[in-house]
Amino acid sequence: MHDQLNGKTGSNEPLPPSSQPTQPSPSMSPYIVGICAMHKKARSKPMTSILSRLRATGHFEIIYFEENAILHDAVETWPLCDFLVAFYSTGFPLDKAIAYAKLRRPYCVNDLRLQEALRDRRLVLKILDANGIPTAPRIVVSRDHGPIVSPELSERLRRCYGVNLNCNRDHAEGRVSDPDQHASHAHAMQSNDDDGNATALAEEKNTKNSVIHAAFATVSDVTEDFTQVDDDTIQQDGYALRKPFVEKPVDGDDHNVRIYYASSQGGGARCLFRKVGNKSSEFRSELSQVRMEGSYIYEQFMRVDNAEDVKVYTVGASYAHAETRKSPVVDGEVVRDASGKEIRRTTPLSDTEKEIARKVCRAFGQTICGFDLLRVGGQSYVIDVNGWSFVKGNEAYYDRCACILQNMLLHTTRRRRYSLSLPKGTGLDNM
Ligand SMILES: O=P(O)(O)O[C@H]1[C@@H](OP(=O)(O)O)[C@H](OP(=O)(O)O)[C@@H](OP(=O)(O)OP(=O)(O)O)[C@H](OP(=O)(O)O)[C@H]1OP(=O)(O)O
Ligand SMILES: Nc1ncnc2c1ncn2[C@@H]1O[C@H](COP(=O)(O)OP(=O)(O)OP(=O)(O)O)[C@@H](O)[C@H]1O
Repeated sequence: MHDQLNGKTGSNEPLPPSSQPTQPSPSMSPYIVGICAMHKKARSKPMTSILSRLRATGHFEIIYFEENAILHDAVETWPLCDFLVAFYSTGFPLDKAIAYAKLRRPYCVNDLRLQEALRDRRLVLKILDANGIPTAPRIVVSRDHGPIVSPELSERLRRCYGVNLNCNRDHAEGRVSDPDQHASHAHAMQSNDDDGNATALAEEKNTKNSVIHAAFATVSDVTEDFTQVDDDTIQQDGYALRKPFVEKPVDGDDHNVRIYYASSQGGGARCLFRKVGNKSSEFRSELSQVRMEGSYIYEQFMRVDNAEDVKVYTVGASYAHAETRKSPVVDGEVVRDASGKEIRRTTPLSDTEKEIARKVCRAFGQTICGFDLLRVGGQSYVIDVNGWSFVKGNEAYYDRCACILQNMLLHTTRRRRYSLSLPKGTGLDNM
């Protein structure tokens, strides 16, 4: 293990100019890359494919944190590493991973604290807004007093993005709920956060309301007067949204999304869910009333080009692979190839979309980051940010991803050594 490398995250590190792999130096002992994720993700085919390429460079040794230890053992007993690949998926104890990173200060490939934000679609949308990333017009209906976040994340969102979550403190839980009615605009810059990470921070511009993308869009987190006015219209705080619209649970882990159709379209709703075999949604003609329990985001239904989603996968801020797939809204039939893989086609990103990918990667501090775009008549909108996710079944992507990661990590070690030798107060020692 290399003791000069710690306490950093890869999210803001620019890639070195060359995308060619750095040549191994036989004299160096390998850096230890710790994989701290649920077994299913840590041992997935894409992860295994990419890590075996990293290992083959001779620069890195890979160690897996066993799921049992992740779930049940104290973080003090977890293995040591130079670089930490840690990310939330269902059942993963994110708080423990954050505590481990604070204790051992490895270089975090994906920012851990901001992964808290990924779990609530309201926070995701606020961060997108704060970074000027286009989203669908929406109404937010909160019946839970807003997102629950740690004080550290709350402070970071305030400092980075001007998102104020500080008012309604829930003392019983020691957590913070969000009464903020508006998003602010911000520009990314770099600094250190309370968890000791260098990450995407923001320069608050104090431009309240400046990034609401439609006249009726609002980000209200304490819902007072939400009503379904008639079969086709919902309303809140004087803003109305007409069907077709999309109803999404605020919980990012809840994939029970509904699309409600207007009476003029025949009404009813299409219910989406995590794929079950070859099914991703089903139409229910009897649904016209929106759900009145729980908290939801209502988005304008976008009529997307070719009825396709665009799935984007970043590897650092300078590279993203994108694929189109049939939207689950079309008919809910998953189209698969002979090997059972959902059929997708690689699609080039426009310059604007590349800029969106760069901003998403940086804003959420997630080097490896999957997110979804909708293309509508020449405009692209981000509808979902998933965090750690790899392209599946694409050897060329695995090569590229491993190559970029290798260069990024090695580059980081060089920068870190250099910055450690700088006198304090130059400003560069915080990078
Ligand atoms: O991002 P990831 O790689 O962690 O995977 C996500 C999701 O990717 P997304 O978020 O980009 O949509 C996958 O959908 P796809 O990208 O393959 O279409 C989905 O696979 P799936 O439904 O089984 O799909 P099929 O393999 O049947 O085609 C997978 O479900 P699990 O199989 O239960 O792991 C999800 O994991 P989680 O969020 O932990 O439930
Ligand atoms: N505003 C919108 N307009 C049109 N279609 C939408 C909109 N928002 C979402 N969809 C459709 O609904 C699907 C599910 O939405 P979303 O990605 O937000 O949910 P999710 O459950 O988080 O999905 P994922 O499986 O990517 O995690 C999208 O893939 C897209 O086809």
